[in-house]
Amino acid sequence: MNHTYNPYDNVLKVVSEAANILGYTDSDIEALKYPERELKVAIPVRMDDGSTKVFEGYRIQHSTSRGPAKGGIRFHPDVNLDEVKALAAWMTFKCAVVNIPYGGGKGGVVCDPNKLTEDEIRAITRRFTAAIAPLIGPEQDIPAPDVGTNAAVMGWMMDTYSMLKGHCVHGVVTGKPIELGGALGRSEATGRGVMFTTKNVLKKLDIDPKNTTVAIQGMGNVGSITAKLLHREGMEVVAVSDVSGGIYKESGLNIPDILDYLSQNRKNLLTGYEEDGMTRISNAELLELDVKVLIPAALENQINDSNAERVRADIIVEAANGPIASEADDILAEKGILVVPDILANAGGVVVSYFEWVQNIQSVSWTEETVNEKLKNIMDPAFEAVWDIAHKNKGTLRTGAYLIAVKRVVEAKKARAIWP
Ligand SMILES: NC(=O)C1=CN([C@@H]2O[C@H](COP(=O)(O)OP(=O)(O)OC[C@H]3O[C@@H](n4cnc5c(N)ncnc54)[C@H](OP(=O)(O)O)[C@@H]3O)[C@@H](O)[C@H]2O)C=CC1
Ligand SMILES: O=C(O)CCC(=O)C(=O)O
Repeated sequence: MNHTYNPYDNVLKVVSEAANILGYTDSDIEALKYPERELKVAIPVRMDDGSTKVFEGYRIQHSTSRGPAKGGIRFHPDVNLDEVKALAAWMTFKCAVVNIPYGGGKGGVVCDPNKLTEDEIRAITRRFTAAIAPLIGPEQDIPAPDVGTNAAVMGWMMDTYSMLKGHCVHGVVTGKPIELGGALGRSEATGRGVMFTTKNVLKKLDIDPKNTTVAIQGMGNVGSITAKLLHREGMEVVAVSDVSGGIYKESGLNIPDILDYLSQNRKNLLTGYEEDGMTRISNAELLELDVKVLIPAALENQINDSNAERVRADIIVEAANGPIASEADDILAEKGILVVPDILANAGGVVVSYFEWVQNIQSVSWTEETVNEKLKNIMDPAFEAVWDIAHKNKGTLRTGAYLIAVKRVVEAKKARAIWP
């Protein structure tokens, strides 16, 4: 691992590069370097053993120029200020690249949900929601699930916020349980968007998806749905992993079996899974497998200057946020590896969150088919636009995505005359 990694610096670097190409001055993009609001909170919780623990939490709004801040809540031991700032900024550019009317925000609590009971997670969620309540709301900042959180956590957030307001506020969070106004299709949306994106890039390169080999790091919400849908499309998912390590089978893993196992053994992780012909590998080994498509779907900074030279995939689709550190981008480009950037590849989640919010505001509910079709109708043209601009500029797809996104954000700021 590179020890100087700062994800927020990574965001600023790519934004500056795009702004230069677009001909913006330093003044045009100065405001983008500073999150609009940063809130740090302390969350005291009575643990199941009777002791009191105080957890640290954050909610950061990077930008509200194009609409309310939007972005998930992460529960993970490594959550820190620079990470949440970066995740919030990535949301700003993600919402811009798919052109939905949001800015970017993100939140997190430093905790390890794998080591907490459900009661403890609920207590953290309620206290955290109360602490960030002054910032959030359907018109100003709308949280959603991210690493370590899920629909249940969103349900508790919605309930806590509604208690404070004295009435039911469905639109304060997205990714909720369906019974509370959650959108059909939201739980699968990020993985579905990754699937659309993977198919789009294979089509551009004239590669038949059938039997295309894929390795996926992370088997949480995003990784597991991606694995399910790519397997269904006929691709050969040869390796998957979670925090406990990975498994590999040259002829392709039995993905339905693995998903079935994980749904029943969440806490045992992949370490307990067995299949004929599979071998155990580390997360580091998974990233270096000789596959057509590599899909990091866990955390940031997985591919950096310490391992980029050894990556052998032809294509990397960034399902996670920030899995490739910026210094590795250049190494991968020199090796001819095509990278589909996070702000495009994993935008399916926030797009369907937007659909959920729209439905909540209008008190209507769309079918899952409608949601999936509308998602495709946003993801496919966004991919085309990024592909075209990247090729016109003879740059990477990441630069292409930021050319579109930075322009939309800066022009919104200019139109509002945000600079007095
Ligand atoms: N949820 C969403 O809608 C969206 C998520 N994303 C991004 O996708 C990524 C995954 O999020 P999501 O699937 O929601 O999160 P989950 O918490 O559901 O899953 C995370 C997965 O990563 C694994 N993991 C955690 N730490 C490591 C590690 N050090 N090495 C390898 N694997 C690890 C976890 O393992 P274990 O289960 O064993 O803990 C789990 O399988 C994140 O970058 C997130 O920001 C992006 C867009 C939307
Ligand atoms: O659904 C959302 O609002 C945001 C999901 C998210 O956190 C992300 O895209 O990284």
